[in-house]
Order: sequence, then structure tokens, then C-alpha cells
Amino acid sequence: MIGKLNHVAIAVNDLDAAVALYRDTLGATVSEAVEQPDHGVITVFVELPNTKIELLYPLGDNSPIQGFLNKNASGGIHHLCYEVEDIHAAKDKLVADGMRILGSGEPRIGAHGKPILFLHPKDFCGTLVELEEV
Ligand SMILES: CC[C@@H](C(=O)O)C(=O)SCCNC(=O)CCNC(=O)[C@H](O)C(C)(C)COP(=O)(O)OP(=O)(O)OC[C@H]1O[C@@H](n2cnc3c(N)ncnc32)[C@H](O)[C@@H]1OP(=O)(O)O
Ligand SMILES: [Co+2]
Repeated sequence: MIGKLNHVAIAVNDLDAAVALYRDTLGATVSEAVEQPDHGVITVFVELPNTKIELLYPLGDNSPIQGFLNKNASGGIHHLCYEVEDIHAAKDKLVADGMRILGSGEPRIGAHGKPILFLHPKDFCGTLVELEEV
């Protein structure tokens, strides 16, 4: 079902410092910061030859990453995003297999303008998983 690794997301407490680290210290190509009000985060994408790093910073009072940052003061790997061809077919199979879809349970539009959904970390080896239809 899953295809390529679309991105690895890292939650950060200092977005400017994280951008400087990837752009200036590691020499990567880094996007502008984009507010994602529907998701309660600000995103910066770091382009790598084989995948992307998504730097996440909280936006608003109810950011879904705030609890994670409260527990991880230095930030840390927040989720992995795998590509799927048909997100509704993927969702139906996962639900049939007893996996929990987070939020409303229905796909939403993500940072790349494509449908995404999130799977509960307790169902996936302690790792929050995002699926993105490509
Ligand atoms: C920009 C759009 C999009 C894209 O296109 O790329 C994005 O990436 S948006 C990114 C931000 N959005 C989300 O993360 C949405 C899905 N996340 C959630 O719904 C919540 O963050 C959560 C996963 C349900 C966690 O909610 P929270 O309130 O912080 O914690 P809980 O207490 O409910 O956590 C239960 C349990 O799970 C552990 N946990 C929490 N977050 C993670 C994580 N990122 N990775 C691994 N484990 C995680 C948490 O520690 C709790 O465990 P216990 O302490 O053992 O109970
Ligand atoms: Co993501």
C-alpha cells in the first residue's frame, strides 16, 4: 500500500534556528515558512535528493504539536509521511484492520495541496504516521 517516504517531520521550538541549521550549516535548499492555519502549524520544507524534511512550529493556541514540544524541549522527530496512490482505499483497509485514523477520520488537504490523514502512533510502533495521496 505505502510507496515513497514523502517527508520526515521535525517539531522545533525555534524555527529560525532550525532553518539556519539546515540552510547554512548543512547547505540544504529550504523553503519559505508557510502558515497552515487549518493544521495549527507553520511549515518549512527542506529539499533533499530523495525526500523532504518538514520543520514544524506551532501556530495558534491549539496546535497539535504543542503537547509533543512540551514533552520534548529540544524538539524531535514528530512524524513520517508515506505516499499512497488512493487515500480512501488506504483508509478503508486500515480501518478494517483496526487502525485508528486521527481527527474526523476523513482525509484533509495538506501542505502540498493533496489529501492527507494521520494514524495513531500507538498503532504504529510509537510513530505518528501521515499518509499523503500523490
Ligand atoms: C501541514 C499539514 C501536514 C502536512 O501536509 O505535512 C502536517 O504535517 S500537520 C502536522 C501536525 N498535525 C498533526 O500532528 C495531526 C495529528 N496529530 C494529532 O492528532 C495529535 O498530535 C496526536 C498524535 C493525537 C497527539 O496528541 P497530544 O494531545 O499531543 O498527545 P496525547 O496525549 O493525546 O498522546 C497520546 C500518546 O501518543 C504519544 N504521542 C503524541 N504525539 C506523538 C508523536 N508525534 N509521535 C509519537 N508518539 C506521540 C504521546 O506521548 C502519548 O503517549 P503516552 O504518554 O504513552 O500516553
Ligand atoms: Co507532515
